[in-house]
Formats: sequence, structure tokens, C-alpha cells
Amino acid sequence: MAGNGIFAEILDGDVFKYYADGEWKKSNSGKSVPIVNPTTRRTHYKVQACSQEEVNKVMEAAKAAQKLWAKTPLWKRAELLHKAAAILKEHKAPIAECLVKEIAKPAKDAVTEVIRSGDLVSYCAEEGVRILGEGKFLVSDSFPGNERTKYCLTSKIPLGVVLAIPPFNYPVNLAVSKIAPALIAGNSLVLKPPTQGAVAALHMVHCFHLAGFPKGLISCVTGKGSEIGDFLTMHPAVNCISFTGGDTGISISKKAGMIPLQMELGGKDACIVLEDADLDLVAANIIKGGFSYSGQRCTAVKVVLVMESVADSLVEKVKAKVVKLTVGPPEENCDITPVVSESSANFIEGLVMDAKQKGATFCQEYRREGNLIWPLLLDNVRPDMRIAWEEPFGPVLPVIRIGSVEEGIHHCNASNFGLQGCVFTKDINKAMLISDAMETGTVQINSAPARGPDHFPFQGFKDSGIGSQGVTNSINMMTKVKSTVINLPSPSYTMG
Ligand SMILES: NC(=O)C1=CN([C@@H]2O[C@H](COP(=O)(O)OP(=O)(O)OC[C@H]3O[C@@H](n4cnc5c(N)ncnc54)[C@H](OP(=O)(O)O)[C@@H]3O)[C@@H](O)[C@H]2O)C=CC1
Ligand SMILES: O=C(O)[C@H](O)COP(=O)(O)O
Repeated sequence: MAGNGIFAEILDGDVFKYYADGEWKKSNSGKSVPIVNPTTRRTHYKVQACSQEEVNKVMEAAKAAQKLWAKTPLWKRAELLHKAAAILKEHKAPIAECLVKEIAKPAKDAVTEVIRSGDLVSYCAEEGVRILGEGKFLVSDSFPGNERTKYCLTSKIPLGVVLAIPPFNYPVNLAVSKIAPALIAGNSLVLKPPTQGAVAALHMVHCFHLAGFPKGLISCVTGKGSEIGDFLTMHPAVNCISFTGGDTGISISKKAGMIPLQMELGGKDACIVLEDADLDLVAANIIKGGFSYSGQRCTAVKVVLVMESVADSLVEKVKAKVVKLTVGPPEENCDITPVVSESSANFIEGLVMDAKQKGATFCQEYRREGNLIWPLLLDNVRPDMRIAWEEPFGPVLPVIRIGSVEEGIHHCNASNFGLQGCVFTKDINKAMLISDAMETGTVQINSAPARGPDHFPFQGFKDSGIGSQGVTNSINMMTKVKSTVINLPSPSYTMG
């Protein structure tokens, strides 16, 4: 149960505490933020609404703790991360329960998110000791005009305080994907969890607390992003921001100072289907890619671009699978569960109504109860419909029929997003050409888009982001290069 057993100290009455200076605390603001269960649409949990003064204290502690942490041996940092990973996995059940109640993630997927997170933390510890244990040694005579009089030693050093802001859909996994690389690289970390998902994140942070990390090194401040977000992202103590979410990331990028930014934002991942594709494979991937976690994944298939000659056949196959999707509460492990909020459901409905008015073919009847929206495939979608371009972040998938591969590539590249895409064909040469032509961070050949495995590079082009994630890239991104040059009085050439 949430807030019970080893997690009892993170709860005060019915409000979860925030984490600062190695302790669980009540906010002096005296205010709390409600977390609404998407299924019941009632307040399920409450978290502290942290004040600016509390953020200032957290930043001070993070700065001080980082100085000592940077002097902690790499193997020791890794050891603590392994410990945190083990505690996280051991206590997967109560954390998963929070994910079910806060963000309506199907129960099985919620457990998978926690296990995957533990694995990510351990992998990061392993990778960190390898890549941070190596630097570079350069000699000067490789550059014209120089003798060998200078030896340059470079190493990767921490940035300082990293601010991590994950989104609601993976509040644990997309938090640890920032926390673990930051810590192994010698940084301190301030987490601002999404409001929906904050309680799962607080439980996860407690696992790091129990692992024994130094005081102040990790903090977790809660509160609405719209209220404390700007104060956090523009705070002078912050040396790096790692953000995953929607358009908010674009405005953060414009406001943040001269610090490294890692932004993973929205997507409109296209699925291009050629005439020679294995349509059963495509249909299975459209279901998995378009409807898992009710389409609330940045990497969800968000538009199908299928060659006209095979479109009827593909649509029939997908329709046959859509009727088999179970719809209902996350506790019952239904495939389709309520979307995260009423405003999200209203937004999705707006896209559906626009498509209806403009003449899209509804493969199923549109149905909604509260935040629960039944899976819907929209055929014959045209570029003048909003759903051709906007991401619903819900279980609604548009199909656009194309007359040529070029038309599909053109639609994909005309999007302001550029996260992932996929292409289905038996011709690997064509697949490579299409992959090269698609302006997206990743193209999957014969499978739906996905971020995982978590050590793969993961990046969005255009409005989908800045920089690249994945374990190795995140560790590198959260470091800077420092050089020390040894100047010799006369050239010296090492002899065998
Ligand atoms: N590319 C990727 O890897 C992913 C992208 N996404 C994208 O994220 C969106 C859905 O996630 P959602 O959580 O709704 O995204 P949001 O951008 O609304 O929120 C993301 C995070 O930002 C916080 N936040 C809100 N306002 C501010 C602010 N002014 N300053 C700083 N932080 C702020 C939120 O806190 P609070 O909850 O308190 O508002 C939350 O923690 C979709 O567009 C989706 O495509 C989602 C997952 C992965
Ligand atoms: O937040 C998201 O949607 C993820 O980054 C996607 O992760 P997944 O492809 O592993 O579901």
C-alpha cells in the first residue's frame, strides 16, 4: 500500500511529504496539491505545494552536496546506485500501485515500469564506471606547426546541479533515466515530478534515500509546474535541465540560461506501410504501437500512412484487432484505460469531432465515459484535419491513404515533430532509403516506434527535442570536458 511499511515516513496525515536535505518534510506553504485518480475522477492523493523559499534551500543543499559527491570514488557512486536499484525492484508493488491510481497505467505495465527503472539504474552504474573511468591523452605534434612539447589530458567532469522534470506517463522511469546518469557522473539532482505521478516518484526517491546517498544530493520538490516551474528552471543554481514532456519544453528552452539542455518533447510518429509489407505484422504493431497505454506514449504510432492498394486490407486487419482490445479500469489490466485527465479527454474529443465534421471514416463508433475513451481508428483522414498533424495522446489513430512512398515521406517531414517513425517493407534497400529520408531521430524498420531498450540513443528532431537520451548519451550530456596541458621545455618523443 502507498505510504505504508517502509514508506510510512513519507506520508503526513493524508499529504505526502517532499524530500530535502536527506529528510521528508512538510511544506511551510501550508498548501497541498490534489492528485486526481483518472478512473474515479476523485482526489486520490495529495502532495506538498513547495514554496520558492523551499526551492532556494534545496538548491543550496544540492550545491554543497555536489562538491563532496564529486570527490566520491566512481565505484562507490556505482555501488549506491546498484543498492537503490535493488530496493526499487524489491518494492515494486506499492510503487506500481501508485502508478495505477495516479495515471491509470494498467497494473502489469506499472510493475514493468518499476522493474525497467531498476534495470536502468544498474545499467547506468555499470556504464558510468566504464566511460567515466576513461579520458583522452593527446600530443601536440599531430597539428601542423607543432613539436611534441604538449601533452593534453582530458576527462569528463560533473556539471553541478541537474534539474530533472519528467512527464506524467513514465513518472518513475523517465525520472530515473535522468537521476542515475546525473549521479554517476558526480552531479547532484533536484527532481520536480509531474503532479500526476508525483506519489510514485516520491516512493521511488525514498528507495534512493534508503540506499544511503548523502544528504542534499537528491531532492524532490512537489507542486504544480505552472506555479513553481519557472522558478525552478530559471534558478541560478541549476547547471543543467533534463526535461521530458510537451510544448512546455519549448518555452523552458527559451527561458533557461546558458546551461546544457536535454529536451525530449512530443511526437507524431508516422508508420509508413509499403505494398510488399507483411500486413499481419503491421496490424500487430499498429495495435501495440498505437494503443498501448491508451496511446499516451511519445513514441506511440500517431499516424498510419499506407499505400492505397493495401489500405483496405490493412484497415480490416487492424479493425479486427481493435474489437479485441479490453476497455476499463487499470486495476483489471485492461488494454485501454482512462486517459490522464478530463482536459486531455476533451482535447482528444476535439480532434475526433474535427475529423468527423471534415468527413473521416469512423471504423468504430466514438464512445467516451468520463476520461475513458474507447479505441478508435479513423480511416480516410486528409491533411486538412487536425488529427493528421496533432498528437492526441489518446487511443485514437488516423489512417491516411497515400499514392506513393514520396507522399508518405512528405507528410512525415511536413510535421513540426521529428521524434520517431517506422516503415514496413520486405525490401531492406527501400527501407534504408526511406529511413534516410525521414527527418526523425529514429526510424524503426518493421516494428513500431519505441524508446527502449533504455540504453539505445533516443532523440527527437525539430520540435521533438534537443540532444539525445539513452544511458550513455545522458551520462555524457551531464558532464563537461576538462583539459590539463603539460608543457615540456623541449620536444619529447617516446621510444620503444
Ligand atoms: N519525447 C519524449 O520522450 C516524451 C514526450 N512526452 C510528451 O509530453 C506530453 C505529455 O506529458 P505531460 O506530462 O502532459 O507534459 P507537460 O509538458 O505538460 O509536463 C511535463 C512536466 O513539466 C512540468 N511543468 C509544467 N509546467 C512547467 C513549467 N512552466 N516549468 C517547468 N516544468 C513545468 C509538469 O509538471 P505538472 O505535472 O505539475 O504540470 C511535468 O512534470 C506529450 O506532448 C508527449 O508527447 C511524454 C513522454 C515522453
Ligand atoms: O514517454 C514516453 O512516451 C517514452 O519515452 C516512450 O517510451 P517507450 O517507447 O519505451 O514506451
